[in-house]
Amino acid sequence: ATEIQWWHAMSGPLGEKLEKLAGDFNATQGEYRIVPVFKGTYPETMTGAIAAFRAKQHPAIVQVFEVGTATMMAAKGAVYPTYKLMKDAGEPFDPSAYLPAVTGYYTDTAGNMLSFPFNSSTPILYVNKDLFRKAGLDPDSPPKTWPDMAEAAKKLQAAGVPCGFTTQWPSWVNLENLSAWHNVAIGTRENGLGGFDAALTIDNPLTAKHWAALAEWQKTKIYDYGGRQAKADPKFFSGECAMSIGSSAARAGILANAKFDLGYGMMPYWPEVKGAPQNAIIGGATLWVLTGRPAAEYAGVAKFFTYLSRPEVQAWWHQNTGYLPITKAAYELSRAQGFYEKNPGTDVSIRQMTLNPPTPNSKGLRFGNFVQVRDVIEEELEATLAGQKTPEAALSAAQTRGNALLRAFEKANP
Ligand SMILES: O=P(O)(O)OC[C@H](O)CO
Repeated sequence: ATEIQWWHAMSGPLGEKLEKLAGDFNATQGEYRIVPVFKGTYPETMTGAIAAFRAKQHPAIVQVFEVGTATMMAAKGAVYPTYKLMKDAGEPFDPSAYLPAVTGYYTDTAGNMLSFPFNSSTPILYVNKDLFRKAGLDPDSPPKTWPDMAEAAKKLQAAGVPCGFTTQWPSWVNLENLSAWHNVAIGTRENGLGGFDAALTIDNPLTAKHWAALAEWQKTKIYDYGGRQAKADPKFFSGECAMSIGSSAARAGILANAKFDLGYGMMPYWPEVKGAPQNAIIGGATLWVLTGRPAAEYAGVAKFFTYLSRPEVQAWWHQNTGYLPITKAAYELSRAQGFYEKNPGTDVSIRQMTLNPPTPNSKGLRFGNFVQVRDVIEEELEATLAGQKTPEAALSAAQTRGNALLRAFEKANP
């Protein structure tokens, strides 16, 4: 069989589920064999694939997180666009089968889908219901607003819980989704979706207010910072923090690692902001096909993508990971199967995405060099939480440093 390498960044239970998808596809036919290769974190997988491409040692398929989208789109000669791959291979592919919130992210200005939607997520609130009961809080009504979060945290702490809440993916949760959720722009040109000449507008009162609250709460561990990416997970798994805001796909890891009754809620919002909550934006990753592999591999990749598009495969992946059902058919199937009734709260991610029709501020984002921009934002947030900078100074610095990265990208990709 023709072997096709699939580089990915899924570890733990998510990695096991991904391997099952590959194995199941391989079992359906004998011509192609998908070989998943774990390459580390999202940034590591992406930089690894770029370096491998230069050395002509790259795989046919690489999983790239949403912040790498602009970089991949700009790498024109290196990418075999998904819409073209499917057409060349004569495989059926209907972009309108996918949720608009997903396709919008990965479609070029001509309306062509450049990568294959695979694992889209959105941040949600997780609560440890056992600790809520212990603190005399209603485990079935998670906090709705940020002031509610602080109140609940204080009650939890009075009952002996060390920390109220933590967050995964600090910039994604506390800046990118925060802004969409409150219908506030983080950049010009519709958050960069309109062109690489966009500028960041993250130095704004909403984010300053939110970061100031986090810094204040950090002092007493109402909020406790747990690091970048998913590094905060152990604080929630162990019961040190009673709540966490993280990817909807954190569910797989929580269910596998934590021994408590798990509840779900929407992301909190600031009640004084009119129109909030608006709608959430996606994260997670898509599959990019790289050029320069033997032709036979691409025929196999197209067949694999067709397999991954099947409603039952999509529904299985969604139900077992917490990633969004990215096709309408997968959502309908999950509903018909009674999945949401049997697992109350697992539809929070979908409800957040569809809460209101997206505005130019809440469709998503696409900025050049955003992997590096996110590092800058998180560095500045960390300085705020450590009390070294005011939120205003940190956001102003993040905006200036971030815009320099955006301009460098624009110059390199005219
Ligand atoms: O943990 P994931 O896969 O849902 O991804 C979260 C963030 O969007 C990564 O940028």
